[in-house]
Amino acid sequence: MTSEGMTSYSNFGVVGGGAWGTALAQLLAAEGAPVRLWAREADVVAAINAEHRNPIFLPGAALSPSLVATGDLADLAGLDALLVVVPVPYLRAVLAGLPAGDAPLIFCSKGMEAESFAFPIDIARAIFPDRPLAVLSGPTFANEVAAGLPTAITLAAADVGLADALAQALARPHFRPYVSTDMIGAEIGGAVKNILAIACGIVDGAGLGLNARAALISRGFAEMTRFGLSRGAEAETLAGLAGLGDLVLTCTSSNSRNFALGQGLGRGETAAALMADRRTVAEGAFSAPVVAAAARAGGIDMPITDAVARLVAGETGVADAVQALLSRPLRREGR
Ligand SMILES: NC(=O)c1ccc[n+]([C@@H]2O[C@H](COP(=O)([O-])OP(=O)(O)OC[C@H]3O[C@@H](n4cnc5c(N)ncnc54)[C@H](O)[C@@H]3O)[C@@H](O)[C@H]2O)c1
Ligand SMILES: O=P(O)(O)OC[C@H](O)CO
Repeated sequence: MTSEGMTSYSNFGVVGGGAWGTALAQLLAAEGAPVRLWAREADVVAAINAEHRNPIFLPGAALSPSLVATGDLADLAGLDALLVVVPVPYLRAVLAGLPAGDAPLIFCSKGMEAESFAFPIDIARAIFPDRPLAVLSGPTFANEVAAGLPTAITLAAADVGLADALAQALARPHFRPYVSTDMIGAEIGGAVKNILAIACGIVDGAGLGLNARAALISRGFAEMTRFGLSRGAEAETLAGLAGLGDLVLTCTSSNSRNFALGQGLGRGETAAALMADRRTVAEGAFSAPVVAAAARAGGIDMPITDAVARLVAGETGVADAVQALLSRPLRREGR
């Protein structure tokens, strides 16, 4: 406890050694604090411990020697809090292997699980009904956070005291969490922006121009808002860092894997070819069919998301998808 009575968290673990898990671990370990990171790949564990680098997922970043990697989830027992940074399709299996405990779990992945239509928090609640949960999401390219560039992010937990304490523990001079109690809003913002980043990449790759991209960002945000509000998200969260902020970041930069995947699709390459043999994720490709199906089931109109899902599945081509979007009946802007 701090002098103000707030619980303090100092010993962090990170579940997942991809780009974002490694960057968050480095953020926390930069000043020499001990951080333990679980990575699935033996070559990632070996490189972090021997060379203080993660050449597979975060090349170029020098890591602190106080960041120690392990391939055994049991080594995360007894820590104060765990940041969970596993792509959503693999999340349930990894969570099932976590050691028991009551340390808060902070979810940093951006997606929705196939078939269950579950977000990370829903998956976690089913496995750990009594564990404190939080969501960390926003416009955050991993390489920039690892390099210490200024970044702001949403930290949401149902218990505002927990959110405040975690924000305090994670904040650094260049890393600024904004507190919220709207976990579902933060999760929906991150999951839907990945899909819209693919759409904007497609527009870029197909040479459809900047007007079209601005239209997609704006109408995509309307889709995110409709879907979010239908699931209990707050409009303020969707208009904040985890929603609009991240949408703007990833819809305007080929540093985004989702945008880059879209660029390839826009140039006429297939999703299968673009995703073959890659070790990194473009989560929007996983989530697009899931969010599209969830929206259909809930009667929510998400034509851009639906088009991305069909393009990724190879069910339509870029020209036909654009034509279908442009030929929709005219409507009032607020709908
Ligand atoms: N990279 C970023 O800048 C960034 C920023 C914010 C959020 N995110 C989100 O963080 C999550 C992780 O992305 P990333 O960029 O760290 O990953 P990454 O693309 O760098 O690496 C892929 C990750 O997937 C894991 N993986 C692959 N197959 C797996 C399996 N069968 N079981 C378990 N894990 C498996 C790998 O171990 C690796 O950690 C995603 O939801 C992403 O949207 C990423
Ligand atoms: O590279 P992307 O498209 O997965 O985006 C990374 C982060 O989500 C940006 O906030």
